[in-house]
Amino acid sequence: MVAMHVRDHIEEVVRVVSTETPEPGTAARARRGLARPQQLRASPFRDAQQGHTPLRDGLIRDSWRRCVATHGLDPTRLQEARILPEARVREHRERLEDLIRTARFGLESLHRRIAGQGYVLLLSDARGVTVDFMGDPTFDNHLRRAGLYLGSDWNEAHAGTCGVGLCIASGEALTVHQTDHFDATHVGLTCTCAPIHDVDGRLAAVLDISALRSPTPKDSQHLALQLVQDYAHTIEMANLERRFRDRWLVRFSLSPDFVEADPDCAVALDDDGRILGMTDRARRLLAGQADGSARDPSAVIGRHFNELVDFDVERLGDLGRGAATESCGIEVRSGRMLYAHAAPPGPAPAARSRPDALRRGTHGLPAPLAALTGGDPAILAMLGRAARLVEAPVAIMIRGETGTGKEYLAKALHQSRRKPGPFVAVNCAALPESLIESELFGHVPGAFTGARARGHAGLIREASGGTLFLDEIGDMPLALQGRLLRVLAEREVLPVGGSRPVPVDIRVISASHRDLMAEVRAGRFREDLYYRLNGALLTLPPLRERADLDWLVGRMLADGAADPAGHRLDPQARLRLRAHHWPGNLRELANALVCARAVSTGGVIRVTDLPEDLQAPALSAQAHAIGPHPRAREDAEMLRMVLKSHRWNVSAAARALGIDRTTVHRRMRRLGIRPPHRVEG
Ligand SMILES: Nc1ncnc2c1ncn2[C@@H]1O[C@H](COP(=O)(O)OP(=O)(O)OP(=O)(O)O)[C@@H](O)[C@H]1O
Repeated sequence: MVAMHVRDHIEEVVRVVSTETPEPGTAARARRGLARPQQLRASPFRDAQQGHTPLRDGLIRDSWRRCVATHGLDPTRLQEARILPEARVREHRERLEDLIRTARFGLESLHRRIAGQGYVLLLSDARGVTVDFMGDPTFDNHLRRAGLYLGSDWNEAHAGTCGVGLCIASGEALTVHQTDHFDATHVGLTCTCAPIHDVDGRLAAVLDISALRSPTPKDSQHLALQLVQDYAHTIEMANLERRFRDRWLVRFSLSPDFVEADPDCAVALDDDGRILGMTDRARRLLAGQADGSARDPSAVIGRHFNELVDFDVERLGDLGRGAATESCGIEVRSGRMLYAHAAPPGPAPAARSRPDALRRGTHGLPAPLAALTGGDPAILAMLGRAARLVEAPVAIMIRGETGTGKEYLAKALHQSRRKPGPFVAVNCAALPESLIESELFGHVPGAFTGARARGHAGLIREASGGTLFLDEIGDMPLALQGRLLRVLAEREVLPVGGSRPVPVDIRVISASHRDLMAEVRAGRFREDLYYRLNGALLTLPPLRERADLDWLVGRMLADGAADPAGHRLDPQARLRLRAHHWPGNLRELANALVCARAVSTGGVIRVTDLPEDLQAPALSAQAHAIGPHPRAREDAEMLRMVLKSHRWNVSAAARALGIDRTTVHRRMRRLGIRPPHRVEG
C-alpha cells in the first residue's frame, strides 16, 4: 500500500509538472528523465480517496513546477533528508543568534502547547537550515530520518516542495500537507510554517511545526496554522521592542480595548517620526497606504509616519497609557480607522543605571569581561560575542584546553549580569558518581542510606536565580544526562526520592576540554543534551596562541603579591616564558609565577627561578604531549620547587603559597612528592 501511495504521488507530480508548464521550454526540462504523461497509470485509488488533483492549491503546483524547471529536481528520484554537519549548523545559528535569543521564550511556550499532539518545532533560517529544534527525544531516530532535526536543510532547491521551502519562496504562512510534498519521501509529513521577519521587513526565519503522522484532510491543520502565525507575530513584536527600546513604539489594533493588551502590529519611530522598524503585519497595513507595492518593505521603512497615517507625530504623547478611546483613534490614508498606543523611548541601553560591576571596562566590554585580556584580537572578538550573551536566556558552552580560563570566563559572564544571583560551580569530573545525582538534584529526607536527615536542596536549586556552571560536563555519567536534560527543558528539578518537581530558574554555563561532538559520536554524550547546552559556543584559545602573554604575566605578578612593588621578570626569563608551549595554559603560567615569585630574591625573577622545564629551551609540542596530565605535572613541579626553596620545611612553603600546612601535606601525598631524606632512605 505504501509503495502504491508513493507511485501514485510521483505520477501526480509528473503529470502536473509536465502538462502545465508556465514558461516556454520548461516542459522539455520537466520531462527530462521522467515518464511521459500518457504512459502514466490512472490512479483510481488516489482519485477516489483524495480527489484533489484538480484542487491542489496553486502555490503547491507552482512549487512543483519550480522544483523541476528551476531546481532540476526529479520526482522519481527519492532523496533522504539532508542534515548539515555540526560546524555548518553553528555558522547558520550564530548568524541568527539575537533573534533566537529573543524568540526562545515564545518557542518554548509554543513547544509546550504542541508537544503532546505529536508535533515538533523547528526554527529555520532564511535559507531553510534548521537552527533550533524542539522535539521528543524518544522519537529521535524517526525524526532525524524524516529531517525533523537540528541542521536539516529544507530549502526548496534541495528538499523540493516542503513547508519551510515554500514559506521562504512565497513569504506566506502555509501548510504543506502529506502529498503536497514534491519528494515522495516526505509524503507522511505535515508541516505548517509562518515567516518571521526582521524589523526591516526582510525574511529572517521560518517557524515550523511538523508531525510525522496526521489525519488525511489538510483542514486538520487549520489550528496549527493559526498557532504558528500568532507565535511568529509575537516573536516579531518582541524583536521590535527589544531592538527599539530607546525609540517611540506605536502599537495598533482594530479595537481600542486590545491595543495595549494584544496589539495587531507595531512600528518604531525616530524623534522626527520616521519609521525605523516594523512588524510584518504593520508592513502589510502600511505599505498599502503608500504608493509602493504592499510587499515592499521600502514602501514603509524610512517613510515619515505622517505620510502613511493621518496623525501628527507631535501628538504621540497623547497616545499614552489610558488615553481616552476617541483620542487614540487614527485614520490610515485609505480611510480605515485604527486604534494606537504610543510608548515613549526608554533609556538607551548604555545609559541605564548599572551596578559597579557592569561599568564599562576597556574595549567597550563590561568590566568583568574586559579584565580577561590585554587586547588579544581573537579573545576580544570572542568577548564581544560573550558581552551580547550576558543577559541572554541561552545556555552557553565554553570550549578550551585545560587551564585556558573557562571558569574565569563563566564567572565574568555571571558578574556582568544586571542581577547575577548565586554562582554555583559543579565539577562533574570531581564528584563521585555515587553522589553526583543527590548533590546535583538534591534529595528528600531519608531518600537513601546516608542521606542528610533534613534532606538536601541540591546544587541546581542552590543556583536558582543565578548561574549553574557545569565544569567538565563531558564527564557527566550518561544516566544522569537524561535527568539534566529534563531539568533544562522543563525548568524544574525532581529531588532523589521526591515525587514533586520543584521549579528552578537557572542560567546554565557548561565547559569541557573534551571534543563533545566526538563524545556524542562515540555514544558517551547525549546529542540532545549537547544541543540544549550549546545555545551559544564560546571558545578560549590556548595560551601559546595568545598575543597578550606579557599583560597576563604582569597581571598575575601583581595579583596577590605581598609587596606592593611586586616582582618583575628579567629579559631572559621573559623570553623563556614566551618560547614555552604552555600545555597547562593559564593555570600553568599562574603556577609557574607563584613558584618563581617564592624562590626569587630582590624582586627580580630570573631564568633559574622558573620551574625546571621552563629553564631549559622550549620543548616541542610533542614532547609536551608525553607524560602525566599537564595540570598534575605542573602542580607537582611547582610544589616541589617551593618545598625545595624552603628546604622542605612544609610550614614555610605553606606560608609562601598562602595555604595551610595540611593542604600542603595532602597535595604532597596526592602528587607523590616525598622529601629527599625519605627518598634517599
Ligand atoms: N583571566 C585570567 N587572569 C588571571 N589568571 C587566570 C585567568 N584565567 C585563568 N587564570 C588562571 O588559570 C587557572 C585556571 O583557570 P580556570 O579554572 O578558569 O581554567 P579552566 O579552563 O576552567 O580549567 P580546567 O579545564 O582545568 O577546568 C586559574 O586558577 C588562574 O590561576
